[in-house]
Amino acid sequence: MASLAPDPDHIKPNTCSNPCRKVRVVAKIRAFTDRESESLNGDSTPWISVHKPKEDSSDRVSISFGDQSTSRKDAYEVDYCYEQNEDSGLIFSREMKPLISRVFDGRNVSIIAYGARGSGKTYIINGSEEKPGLAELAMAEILSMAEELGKLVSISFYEVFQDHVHDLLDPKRREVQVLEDAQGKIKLKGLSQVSVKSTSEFCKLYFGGGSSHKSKQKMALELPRRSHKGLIIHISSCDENSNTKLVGKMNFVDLAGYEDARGKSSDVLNLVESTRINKSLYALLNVVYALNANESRIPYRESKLTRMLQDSLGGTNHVLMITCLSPSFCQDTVYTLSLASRSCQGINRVFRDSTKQSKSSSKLIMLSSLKNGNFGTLSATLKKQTSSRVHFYGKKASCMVNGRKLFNEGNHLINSKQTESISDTASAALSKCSSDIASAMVPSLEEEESISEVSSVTVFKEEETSLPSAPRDTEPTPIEKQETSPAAFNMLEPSIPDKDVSPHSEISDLAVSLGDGKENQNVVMNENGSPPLSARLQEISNNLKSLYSSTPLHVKMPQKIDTPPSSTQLFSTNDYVEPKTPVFEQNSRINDKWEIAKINSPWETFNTRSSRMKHSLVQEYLRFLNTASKEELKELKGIGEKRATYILELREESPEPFKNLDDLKDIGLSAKQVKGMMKKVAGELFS
Ligand SMILES: Nc1ncnc2c1ncn2[C@@H]1O[C@H](COP(=O)(O)OP(=O)(O)OP(=O)(O)O)[C@@H](O)[C@H]1O
Repeated sequence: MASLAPDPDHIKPNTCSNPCRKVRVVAKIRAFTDRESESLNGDSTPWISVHKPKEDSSDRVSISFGDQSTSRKDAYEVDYCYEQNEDSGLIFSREMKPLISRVFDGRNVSIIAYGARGSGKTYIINGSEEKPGLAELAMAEILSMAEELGKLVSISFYEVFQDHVHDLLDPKRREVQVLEDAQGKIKLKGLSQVSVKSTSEFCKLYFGGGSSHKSKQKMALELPRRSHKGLIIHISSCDENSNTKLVGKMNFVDLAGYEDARGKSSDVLNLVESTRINKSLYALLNVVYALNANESRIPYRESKLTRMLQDSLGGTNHVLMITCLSPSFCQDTVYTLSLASRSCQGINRVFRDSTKQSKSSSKLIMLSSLKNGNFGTLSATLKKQTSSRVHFYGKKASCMVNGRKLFNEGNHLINSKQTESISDTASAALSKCSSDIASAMVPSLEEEESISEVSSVTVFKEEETSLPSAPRDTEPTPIEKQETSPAAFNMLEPSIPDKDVSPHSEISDLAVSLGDGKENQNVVMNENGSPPLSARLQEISNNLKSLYSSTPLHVKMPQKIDTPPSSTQLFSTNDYVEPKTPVFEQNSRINDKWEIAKINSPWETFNTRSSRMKHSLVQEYLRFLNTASKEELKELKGIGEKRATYILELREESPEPFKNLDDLKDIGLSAKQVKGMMKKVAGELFS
């Protein structure tokens, strides 16, 4: 089969400037779109300057923004940079062709397109009608080699949307389960794998109906949502008995675009979506950083995507990260390049250079934006950027030196800042809900911020804390336990000692917290500034008391906000207590659930309320486990140091690990224990 790539005989393959590094990081400046070219009006002054070392030098390429005369020390370094006139064919020949033979040798190869929104990630992988993208070029080459070597080729295509994986080759887009077997091998349960024999067959499957550019657009239109998309090309061998065995695979990952949505959008959903996406991008960059720094622990468990790619990223596998850059002024492009550059540097170097870069990038952006007339938005951006960096280097220097979670702080900053904006919008929405209960239950901003701050610090300390029975990144762990068959996969059963978990001890502890509140007089705020647990519980207790004592018609129902759960938890339905309608009420013809209280007997009314209260308390308990800091968790009797550490680990995997009482099994607590405890707490309220 003929290769679609330009004749590469004269093209020298690029090699990594530092062979110890596992992930090669290159940049690609996108060509101008027709619209951009028109709006340039003949002004061809480039916004991005690329400083390439002399040929045959192992030096890296440096990229700067704004004024071309800017000195090289102000630039961001990457392994190489492909400029606007250098197309996918060249990138394929120089970067990917040498890697394809490795797949046939049993290695896994991953090509990851990363960058700001609209920076050309999809284009580089999918191409256009005139120019095939990297995926099509690679497929042609792989099919040709497979034919020669008698191997089989098949593909899978998936999407990671809000931490859920969906099979894009399945018309029903069924969800895929990410599992890990007892040997630590990742299994993508439910992901189709379709055999491919020609590039036209591939294009039909991948672009959904044909190989034309139109159909590529169509696929994009079908899935307008922002998500990570992954193509896997599997190469297998077949023995005499027709048993197939995987030889190697090539992953293409078209990441969702990075966007700092603060100030750009007041749409809460958009902010929440951006936060989620950025969080998963930081998770991936943390993995890239840890791989390049040769760290012993790679934080694969930070996101679903890194978990899925786990078996293709480390070891002797090859990873090429293409950082796509927008050719015209884009603050997000500067930021994504700065992260990419940092992810491929050594620990000490990151620390030193990044400090410089924080100043220089501000200077450069200033120059550039003056030139582009973007002065209005710039000062705010710069202020944010500068304060972020100051915060980062001031507070987290030790973490940087440890070389762990390079981008966690960025994540935290984005989260907390976004939380701020989300909270503003949310408070506007919530102001409509004048319910006493809602306002009592929505945590204050300071509290949310302090919680996120503490969690990030705790994460840094994770290595120091040991929980022998809890799973680590290097140990086999089931990822989605609900789908895990105990025979096939290890169930996660932490052997946490039960000595201090008796329901009685928990009851008494909570009862004290909810009791007369005397101990609160002696308790000052936690060091992170959040109110102590007992204060929080006391507040809940007071609100529940007032709920109980008020006549039903005095309590306004909180307006339900139809928002997906966010990583910030602000819009979790657990954030306010919505009294639930008991089953018998649902069958009733009376629509107003509060009316029921007026017509039932006092005993029925009492029963209805008490079940609501129990439910509210349970929900609050779960919310507490999902959001509290380690110190706060430890305050709950029955949790202790080990359980608190383990709960934080679970929260790293999923932002809200405790959705119902059954989830408490993961930490060795039974639903019965917690229900009993809450019943006792409710009893204490009226004793
Ligand atoms: N090399 C190129 N030549 C011409 N047009 C290009 C090129 N690269 C990208 N484009 C155009 O730029 C626009 C943005 O590109 P693309 O959709 O690939 O960005 P993206 O980074 O995938 O965006 P998102 O983050 O929203 O997914 C598209 O209209 C695309 O056709």
